[in-house]
Amino acid sequence: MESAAKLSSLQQTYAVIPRVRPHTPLLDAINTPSDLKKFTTAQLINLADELRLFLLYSAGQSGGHFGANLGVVELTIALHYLLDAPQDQIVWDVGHQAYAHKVLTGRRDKLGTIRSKDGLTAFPERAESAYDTFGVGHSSTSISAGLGMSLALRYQGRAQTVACIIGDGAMTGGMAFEAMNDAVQQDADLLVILNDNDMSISCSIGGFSRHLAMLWESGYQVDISDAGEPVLCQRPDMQAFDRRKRHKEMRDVPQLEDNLFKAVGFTYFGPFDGHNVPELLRVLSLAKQVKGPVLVHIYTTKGKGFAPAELDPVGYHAIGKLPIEDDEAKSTEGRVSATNTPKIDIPKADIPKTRPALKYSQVFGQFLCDKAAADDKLLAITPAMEEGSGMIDFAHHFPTRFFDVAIAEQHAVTLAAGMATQGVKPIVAIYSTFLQRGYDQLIHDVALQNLDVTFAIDRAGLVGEDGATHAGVFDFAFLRCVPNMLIAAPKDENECYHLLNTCYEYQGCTAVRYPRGVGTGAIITQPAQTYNIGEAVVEAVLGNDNAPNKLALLAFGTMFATAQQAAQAIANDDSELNAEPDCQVHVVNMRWVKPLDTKLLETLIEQGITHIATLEEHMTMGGAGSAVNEYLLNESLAFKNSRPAVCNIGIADRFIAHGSQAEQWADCGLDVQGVVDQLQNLLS
Ligand SMILES: Cc1ncc(C[n+]2csc(CCOP(=O)(O)OP(=O)(O)O)c2C)c(N)n1
Ligand SMILES: CC(=O)[C@@H](O)[C@H](O)COP(=O)(O)O
Ligand SMILES: [Mg+2]
Repeated sequence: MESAAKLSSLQQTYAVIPRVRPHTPLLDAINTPSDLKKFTTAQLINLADELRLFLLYSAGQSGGHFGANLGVVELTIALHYLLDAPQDQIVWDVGHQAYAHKVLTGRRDKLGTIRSKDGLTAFPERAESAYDTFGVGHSSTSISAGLGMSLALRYQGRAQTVACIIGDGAMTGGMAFEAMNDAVQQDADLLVILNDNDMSISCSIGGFSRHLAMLWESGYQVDISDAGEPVLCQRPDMQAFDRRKRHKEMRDVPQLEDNLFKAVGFTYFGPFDGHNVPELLRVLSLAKQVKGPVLVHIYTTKGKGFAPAELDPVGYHAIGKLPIEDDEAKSTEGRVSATNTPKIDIPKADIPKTRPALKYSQVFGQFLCDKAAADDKLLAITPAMEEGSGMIDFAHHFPTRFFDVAIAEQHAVTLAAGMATQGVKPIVAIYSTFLQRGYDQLIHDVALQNLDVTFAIDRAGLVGEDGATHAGVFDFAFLRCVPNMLIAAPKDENECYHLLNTCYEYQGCTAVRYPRGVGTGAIITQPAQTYNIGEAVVEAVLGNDNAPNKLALLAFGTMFATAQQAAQAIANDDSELNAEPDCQVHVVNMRWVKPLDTKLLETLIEQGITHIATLEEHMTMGGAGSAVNEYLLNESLAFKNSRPAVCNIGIADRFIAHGSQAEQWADCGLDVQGVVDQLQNLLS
């Protein structure tokens, strides 16, 4: 079946994932990159097919980033054949495309563990391998890091090659241009390889993408002579890349001389076929000898070698474990489009309290569409995460009100600020971890001017397999110290919808933070009115009234569900979780981090609370618990004499390694047992 699945092409192209580990004799002979140097060019070409098939097989086992890795197989082989890693430094941008790099640098047999607990990390990580020269995960850092390495090597008189591999999407991140500017200023020896696959997750947009399209439309190529000199010539036939879209609004195509990289001072070569091993060897062996900042532009196909991914590079950016079946069907889990985004029915009246749990990004996408239909002031911005943020439907139905700014979080925030000065109500949809990129803009451009911007912060909390680089565990801390900011944290899908509505309607800067993954299955009801700002809710009082210990368990956000279960254990004497007997628990859904419901805190204390515990999926340091502590210590009037014992349950002062979200919660004591244990310590 597998042989029948092969489609004829220059390289082998497959339509299904191999069911069993493919036979890879050349790949199996590589334990370090130096083993590559024994290969002939023909062997390297065959190795590329073996490696690609191995990646297909492995991705079927582990899931993870997919299309990008298939696109850089030949490039990775060429780099490790020509360079002497780890002395020569190879820096991957984002690093989601570094699976082939990991395979060729001694981790072939561990690739199936990638993104699993105690397995390989999703991205290059210095602690994992000497060949991983720089930890990545956030986009657009490679040129800055590579430049730093180059300048430090020059300062020490060490002549090693530094090569940065950056994608066309990552190039839209402003810091890439900051770094290029400095590289020219320093006249640094730096080899930048632009991996242009023209189809990233919604990054093939904007003026930069148009410039790259121009380089294609010009029909020219800047070749490299044997002496390393640029030679402008007609581009050889590269049919495989004919799909490159011509920007319809392009006017007459300027000549290749109008080259952005050349204009800022880089020696530019390209574009070349990034799947042509002999060409890559020829070009890169010459380019790495050229002094000063050099950029080699290659064209590749995202998802190369797997027909469904070549046809849908955005949908196959990341995947779950693929069904390793012989049929051509593929699980559509995780891949949504405007046509198949399931619509959420939102009943007018109360109905049973639960349904299948919904992804929070889906709830956000539904809110966007519902609100936009009712309020024409709503505009929505994403920095290159349309799919992940659940905005496909909104973009489809409200195209003039949807703004994908590419990987440009700083710009996204200040763009919203600019919009807000003109009487519209922008929403910035942004992952918590990526909002860190736009922090100064949030303070300086939004909060300081008290502009009406709503931040829909997705992936807040631990995100699982992407690991520490993508954890959204700092936003309470970095947001609550900013004047004018309101911060809401919903406990489930219904509260998410209602808090988005409340914060959107509020005239000022607000943030609603919610996690990666699904909620509890709570039914979403139509908001008849907005929530009271800052109001918390005592959702349950468990245990008997005359218990000697009275605990207020203050849960923030989706940790409420864990709080409920832990409270049951604590208040219920015969719980199998070895609960603490004789304790009454007030389970509080705090709902807001700023402003805190201090009135409720005072009331609870006056009612005889003896212990207070806060619970949040966030660093304890500076988090919501800190906010409660600050209030109790500095402002509470009820604590003049008795001071209840307080504990803050959250993430201690360390980064949490990748694994499933459940494994991460257990790792840092945020699973039910962990919370019960910490509560028992507090009560003992
Ligand atoms: C600062 C930041 N914003 C957003 C992302 C999410 N992200 C990961 S890969 C990617 C697209 C990268 O496109 P490109 O550099 O062209 O790589 P390709 O996937 O095409 O190989 C994005 C937006 C990120 N990792 N870092
Ligand atoms: C590499 C990168 O930064 C993105 O692909 C990220 O992994 C997406 O995360 P989600 O899967 O949570 O959307
Ligand atoms: Mg790309």
